[in-house]
Amino acid sequence: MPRLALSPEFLHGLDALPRPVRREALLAVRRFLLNASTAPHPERVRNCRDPRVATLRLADRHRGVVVRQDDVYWLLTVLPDAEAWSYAQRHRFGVNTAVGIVEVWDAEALERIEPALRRASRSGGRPVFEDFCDTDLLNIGVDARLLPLLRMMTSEAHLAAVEPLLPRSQFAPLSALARGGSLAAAWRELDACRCRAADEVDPEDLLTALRRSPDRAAFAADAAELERLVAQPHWCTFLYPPQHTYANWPAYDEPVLITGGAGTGKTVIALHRAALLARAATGPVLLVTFSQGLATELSARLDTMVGDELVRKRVEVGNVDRIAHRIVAEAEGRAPALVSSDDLAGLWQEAAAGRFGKHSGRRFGSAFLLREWEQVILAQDLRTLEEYQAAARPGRSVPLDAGARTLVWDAVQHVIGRLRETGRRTLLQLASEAAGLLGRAVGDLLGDREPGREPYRHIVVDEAQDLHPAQWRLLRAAVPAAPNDLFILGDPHQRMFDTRVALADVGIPVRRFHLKLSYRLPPEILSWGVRLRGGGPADGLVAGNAGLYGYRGLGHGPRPMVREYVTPAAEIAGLVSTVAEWLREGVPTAEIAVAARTADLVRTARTALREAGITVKVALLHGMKGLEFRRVAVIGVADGIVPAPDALTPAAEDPTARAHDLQRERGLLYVACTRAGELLYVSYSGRASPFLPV
Ligand SMILES: Nc1ncnc2c1ncn2[C@@H]1O[C@H](COP(=O)(O)OP(=O)(O)OP(=O)(O)O)[C@@H](O)[C@H]1O
Repeated sequence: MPRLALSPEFLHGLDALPRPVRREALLAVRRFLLNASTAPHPERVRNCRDPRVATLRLADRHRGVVVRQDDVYWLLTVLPDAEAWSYAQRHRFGVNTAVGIVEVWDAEALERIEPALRRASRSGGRPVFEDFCDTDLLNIGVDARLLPLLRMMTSEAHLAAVEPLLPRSQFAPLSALARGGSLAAAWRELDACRCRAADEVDPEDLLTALRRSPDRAAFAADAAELERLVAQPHWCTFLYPPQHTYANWPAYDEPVLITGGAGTGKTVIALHRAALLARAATGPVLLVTFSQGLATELSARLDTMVGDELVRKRVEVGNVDRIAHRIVAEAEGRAPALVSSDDLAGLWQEAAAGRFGKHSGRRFGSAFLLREWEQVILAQDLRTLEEYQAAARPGRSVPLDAGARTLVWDAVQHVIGRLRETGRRTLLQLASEAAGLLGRAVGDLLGDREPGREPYRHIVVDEAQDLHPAQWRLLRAAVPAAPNDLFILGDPHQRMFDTRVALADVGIPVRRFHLKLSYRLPPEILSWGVRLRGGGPADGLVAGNAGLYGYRGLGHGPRPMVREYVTPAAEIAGLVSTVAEWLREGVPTAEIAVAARTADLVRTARTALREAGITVKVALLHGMKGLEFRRVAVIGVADGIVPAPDALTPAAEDPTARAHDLQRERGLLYVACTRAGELLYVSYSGRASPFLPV
């Protein structure tokens, strides 16, 4: 049985130590793990609230705090001597009686606020938990010692005041009740705090509770495991309960879709699921996302997480375009040539200007024709005019009669023909062809029932909201329909492209789960972002997507700084002095990013920062997707820049398309703003963008 379990706080504490102290502490932990003769001894602490607590002298004037049961030690933190003793005395360590997970709480701080609460309760008001008897509260795992304090509370604010002092498994169900929720709602909150169900809970059995709490304790069986735990980023080891549940579920009988707002840990789940499937060695795994930049990032993170080379090799990480390209190249024996976006735009203009773009004296613009091709014809894989005539056109508000459809069809055929003449294709055409190639297995022709050419056994998709139906069809064709085939993560509110798709329509009926807690965003940035995005439902992926209701952040931070400047030059000067100040405050360069809607603004900001000797990341709003930084400055959030006028379809041409364009522009700004885990700065000169919350 492993002798030592580490808590994430211990690893945080270790990282915060000066290097020589850290090294010494780590060696001491190693000696303790190996039970070496020179290992530190557990020393009792006087006046502790829990007799199982002890300290280990880990380095000069630094101690670890451990809770012990039999021969197993849970290492909770490492601190300077006096702070370690105080920590050991102040805290209480227990097991939640309802769900059997470990809990740590600052009992002394709770005792200190008791007199103030008592005074507040004397001034009247309806007790918050009046409708619930003690047994009700105990049944949802509330610690009996908390009851007197809870009975004094007469407003939700009283409970909010003790949030930082309570374990989440105590606070979350109580908070549901305080908001007027039922006991069932409180149970749901509690359920979300555990990684796995407990059969029977023994509150004295700390070891079993530790095993049930993989987000709170990681066991190190030997020195190599200890090294790995210490070296890896914490998301590699400690998964929050919903992450743990979804990533480690043994088998999903049908495709799974997990949605969740910015920072709810979707990418971390994707990485863990891919690693789990690879360890199971049931067949090749594809971890796929929509851009090459994000794929490279995912690949690097998987390298960090999976030490075993054999396991790592079972996961291919890529983006859908590249995979489509490769499949077509393999089938045709050479790399397909792609048309540039400028050349493609020229072809659509040609079509719009010619007879094809005209109907009853009305002209269809090139943008209209392109959208019709991508969002109706390619999206539904329509192969003939008859199919197109009969097709629904969801999301397209300009009605087309049969004559108009014939003209649009001719225009599309004209462009396809011109592309064919020059041997070029678009990426979406490649996706469509690749899906066809995979589906057209040799076996099918022979009436063979065996799957034909699916190259993967499992596919994990991150940032799913931006994939086009043709890309989904490719992914569907690339994996046989079987348990654990498709595991999909996305956030329709972060969509950056106009690719509305109902997964069921592309042969992927899904079982859906939803994440609500953001581990990146403090509530101040999150609630501002939600107002910016508009909290309503976002369509895409599945019907009836929830709005952002219930989406919450952890901890607290400063409110976003919104700065108005008189001129663009003053705005850039303001940016430079803000970023310089962040650097002076000690924020590392790599933890700062600047984003803007236009390439011009990006260039101007980059040059001004460089002239001030500052080299932080400066990117377009599009380029911020999937990334995160401690501090983010989004500049040029002015009327006339955001939304970008060129990116909006004129309302007279297609009002629905315009509404979609506006949503997409909003989404872009929302994505950039939600990359900031600590501080968000937003600036504009002139009039503010209409998207900015007032
Ligand atoms: N188990 C974990 N332990 C530590 N940190 C975590 C864990 N899970 C997520 N995080 C952190 O929370 C943040 C958000 O995680 P992640 O990038 O997976 O979220 P996301 O839902 O994919 O975000 P987005 O949709 O905004 O790209 C990151 O800083 C990540 O490191």
